[in-house]
Amino acid sequence: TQTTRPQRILKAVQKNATKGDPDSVISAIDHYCKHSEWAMNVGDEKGSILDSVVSEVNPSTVLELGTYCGYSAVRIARLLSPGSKLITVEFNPAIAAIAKQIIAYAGIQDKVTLVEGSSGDLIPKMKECFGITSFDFIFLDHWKDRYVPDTKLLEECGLLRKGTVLLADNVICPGAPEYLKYIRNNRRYESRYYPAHLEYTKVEDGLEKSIFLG
Ligand SMILES: C[C@H](C[C@H]1O[C@@H](n2cnc3c(N)ncnc32)[C@H](O)[C@@H]1O)NC(=O)c1cc(-c2ccc(F)cc2)cc(O)c1O
Ligand SMILES: [Mg+2]
Repeated sequence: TQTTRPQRILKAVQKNATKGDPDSVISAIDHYCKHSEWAMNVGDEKGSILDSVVSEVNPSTVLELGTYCGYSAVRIARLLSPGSKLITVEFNPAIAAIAKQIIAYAGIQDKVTLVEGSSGDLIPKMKECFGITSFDFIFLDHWKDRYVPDTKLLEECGLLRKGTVLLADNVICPGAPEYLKYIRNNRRYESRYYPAHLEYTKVEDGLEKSIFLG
């Protein structure tokens, strides 16, 4: 019977990566997606930009929207200081089940809480369920038309603080034009665009980094 793409990515990790070694998990996924089949991980080029922003912020509390197979969750969590936490939200249960296994294989499961459900339902529950007062860093990588409503929801739920950094994937491809319009014309945010390419391709894409000014 036919396997799914996330299942094939997990198999590639189990075959080619070293258990407990996050960098080998990242390399195994990138190699598979470059040479076997494309998949919508943030990838190595944008992933290096993600790494540099995470290292600069050194966040204690991180929210990721749109886990997919856990590639960016592994990238982020491997850079977090002891005691820091990443909460990652994935809507699709079958995909979440794969992501859980990839995160565990990388050995960084103690830093990551994977929550199944939709961002719109879960963001209002972050304070009560996870004891979060505010997030230091947020990675937006879910449905591109949810970037604006979920950013507004994060504001309304008091989950942003002066200096919170938002980093949005795919602002060019598939594109998040409403998000760029919202965040770049909003005096409560200071934004900067990092040009790159769609993962594993030569197609233009990039990341938008925005600092909440309070
Ligand atoms: C949206 C997906 C990523 C995951 O997000 C979960 N999700 C959704 N909405 C919610 C929610 N509201 N709450 C929680 N999770 C949620 C979902 O189930 C996917 O697993 N990402 C993409 O679609 C994506 C697509 C492309 C892409 C680019 C060029 C092409 F020709 C084709 C595809 C590139 C990328 O880099 C992406 O990131
Ligand atoms: Mg993406």
